[in-house]
Amino acid sequence: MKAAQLALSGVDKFYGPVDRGVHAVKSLTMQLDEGEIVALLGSSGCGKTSTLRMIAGFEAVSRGTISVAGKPVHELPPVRRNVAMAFEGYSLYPPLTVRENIAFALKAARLSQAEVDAKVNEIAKLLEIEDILQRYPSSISGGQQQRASLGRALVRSASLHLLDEPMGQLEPQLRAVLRGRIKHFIKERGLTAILVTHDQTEANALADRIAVMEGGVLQQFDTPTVIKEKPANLFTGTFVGEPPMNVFAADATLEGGRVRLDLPQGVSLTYPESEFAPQVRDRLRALRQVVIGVRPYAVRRTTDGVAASVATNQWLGDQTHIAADFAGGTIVLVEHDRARVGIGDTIGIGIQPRHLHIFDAATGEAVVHGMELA
Ligand SMILES: Nc1ncnc2c1ncn2[C@@H]1O[C@H](COP(=O)(O)OP(=O)(O)OP(=O)(O)O)[C@@H](O)[C@H]1O
Repeated sequence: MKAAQLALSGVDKFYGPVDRGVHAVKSLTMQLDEGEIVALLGSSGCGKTSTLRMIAGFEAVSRGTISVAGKPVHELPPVRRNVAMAFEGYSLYPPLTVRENIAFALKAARLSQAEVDAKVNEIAKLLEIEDILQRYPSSISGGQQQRASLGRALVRSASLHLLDEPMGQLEPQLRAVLRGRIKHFIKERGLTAILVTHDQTEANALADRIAVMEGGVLQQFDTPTVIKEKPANLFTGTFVGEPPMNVFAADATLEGGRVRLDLPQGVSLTYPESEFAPQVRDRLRALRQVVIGVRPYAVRRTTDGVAASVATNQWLGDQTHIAADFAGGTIVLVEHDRARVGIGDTIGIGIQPRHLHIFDAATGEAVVHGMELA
């Protein structure tokens, strides 16, 4: 079997003494194939940057191993890992122009001047920084510095490219354009890349697979589609997706040929038992205490649905977001057309079983997606 391009095995990071300091990354095991783009996605402080810096060699690994292109690197200094990194804080060399910054590693790799020029010009065009190549880092904006840093990392030939919040400083329009170009650039050259981001749109657009992290723990590592359609647990389910998944505690019972989900404040959702696979019914019977989740775009207004009182109705130019008081909380619905409902109106909420996600209330682990076992 081909070795992974990057393999982390049981990696822990403690800031301060092992087992007593801040436990930033917990027993992280993951592998990237050659040519793959992976996004580390998570909220602030979840351990993304610590992970990236351990791979690059700027932070020591407290426990575990890291291999790049089949070779253990976790005890090597950064320069010997053959890893190119674009830093969130840019870290351009101040005495060098943008052109010289981008060209630096290429010259060190003894490429001819013509090759260096061609590569620098190509990446500068892609990142729209051609007009600032002669300027010094101190005289350009944060967004321009960020693109220069990204260019410097992308032009290098390396076993692995690490991109830390590579477009955090750019305005949305430019970000959207660059995302597509950068992905094309990486794919065309077969580079292997990890990017750190807290922006799920960026992760979805760029990555082949997304590693969702929380509290230093890898929650799920899969394609954007699987993560959206089959979240492994309540954290991933509610973290990924915009607006977030609606969730409600529920008591599941099966009687009289029906599956009944009792939500707070006397709200009940009932479905014919036959809608669910037999294994799902067995699991629900055994669990009873669950959390149900439904994505806002899957909630429907129906005349025979459960009554809910409209709290807000916002038209966002291309879709409507309705929030309604439901089961002691709020349920959010997304509709594509402008909805003519006012605050205080009663609407009927319909949730089809194929759109239900059911989680174990005790552990948060997913139990059911649609009508099948998770
Ligand atoms: N040098 C340090 N000393 C002590 N604790 C640190 C240090 N660097 C990071 N931490 C802690 O480790 C945890 C993970 O931080 P890390 O920077 O890896 O998270 P992150 O997901 O990249 O966050 P962000 O998106 O805000 O950059 C946090 O609790 C953070 O406070």
